[in-house]
Amino acid sequence: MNPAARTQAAIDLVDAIIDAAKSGGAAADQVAKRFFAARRYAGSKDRRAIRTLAYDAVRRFGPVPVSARAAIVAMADADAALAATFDGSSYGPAPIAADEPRAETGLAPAWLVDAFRSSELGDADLAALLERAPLDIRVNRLRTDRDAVLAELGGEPAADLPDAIRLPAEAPLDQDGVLQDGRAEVQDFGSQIVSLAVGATPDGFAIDLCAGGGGKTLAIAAQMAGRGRILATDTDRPRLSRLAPRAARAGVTIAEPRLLDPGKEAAMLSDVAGQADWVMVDAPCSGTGTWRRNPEARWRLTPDRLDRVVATQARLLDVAAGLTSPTGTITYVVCSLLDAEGRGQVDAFLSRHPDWRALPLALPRGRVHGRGMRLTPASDSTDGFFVARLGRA
Ligand SMILES: C[S@@+](CC[C@H](N)C(=O)[O-])C[C@H]1O[C@@H](n2cnc3c(N)ncnc32)[C@H](O)[C@@H]1O
Repeated sequence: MNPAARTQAAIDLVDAIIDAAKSGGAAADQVAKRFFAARRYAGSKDRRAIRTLAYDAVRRFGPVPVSARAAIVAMADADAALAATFDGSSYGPAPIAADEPRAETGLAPAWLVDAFRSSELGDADLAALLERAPLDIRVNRLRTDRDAVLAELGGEPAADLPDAIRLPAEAPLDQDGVLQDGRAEVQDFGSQIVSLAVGATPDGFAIDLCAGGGGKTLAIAAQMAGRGRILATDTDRPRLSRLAPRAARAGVTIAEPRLLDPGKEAAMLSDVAGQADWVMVDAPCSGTGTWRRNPEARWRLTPDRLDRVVATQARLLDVAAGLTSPTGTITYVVCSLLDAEGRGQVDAFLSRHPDWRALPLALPRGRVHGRGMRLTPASDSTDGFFVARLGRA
């Protein structure tokens, strides 16, 4: 493919990402996968160039661009080499007209930037939300130890996290390697830190209420040295179904998946009401803390979607309160930096439940924020998280 054809392909890919974001469709990575599967003629260098240009465009434009062409034309205004590819050749984009629309650059739609500012995020925090994310792994101590994995994969061990390694972004994820046989899991340092907040110990009973594919379930199982019981629940069947094979690979035998119907969580967990030592609520959220990985997620979020997710979080916290034993704790986590989902959510829970209080947290990274702690890409080199630990007063 010549440079002009690559530019047109990047425009087509960004259009597909915009369409998916607007219609609540697949994430950008999935869209890109399908896009290239349908274009086998694109070689690996073509794919890399197209992907880089498309993702640069997604990162650069906060408000949803009117079109991908408007986004890439705006980039071409400051990049002569890119502008030269708008040459009207058979597979290339049409020449740029002086008066054609340009997309608006920026971090995010204005309402979201306002919400970040009132959540006490400064310019450096905001800029770091869209940097490229590193590739982090958690070594599964049920299977191996960190030195053995370092010897095999290389990478930088985290000084403050016993099982964490940061790999070079371009690290080959070998099909037969430690990531495929359960000796390690891809997991951001932030996810590893918030899992530590649970403070689980062997032989107890944990409920991972929003377990998804089980990333944190497996981290909690390792804390429990593989002994005790973890009930891993979720309302999303495809996600939850990934847990069993992952647990088998990881040598985790104590995780028991249970699919829930939305709105009926408490009824479907009545057999374990009041019994859990630890309830993890890794709640569904806007995901503003993971934009480094899914920059197009900010095109999906609307005030309405945010309100809906905030209502679900509040409901799940109430469900969690009914599941804990009298001495049990709730660990509430969101991968978002908006106070409506973090600090505000915990304040609201504590006013609904005056018999509960926030417990102190001792985590290797993060700063106190309201009655919990916050981790940010800028300060902690992690995805963005809010975490709080709650117990009965
Ligand atoms: C942040 S993700 C969890 C990620 C997972 N804990 C991990 O570490 O990989 C939030 C999860 O909440 C689930 N969820 C949404 N509504 C729910 C509900 N009413 N009850 C339980 N889980 C729910 C979603 O399906 C999603 O898997």
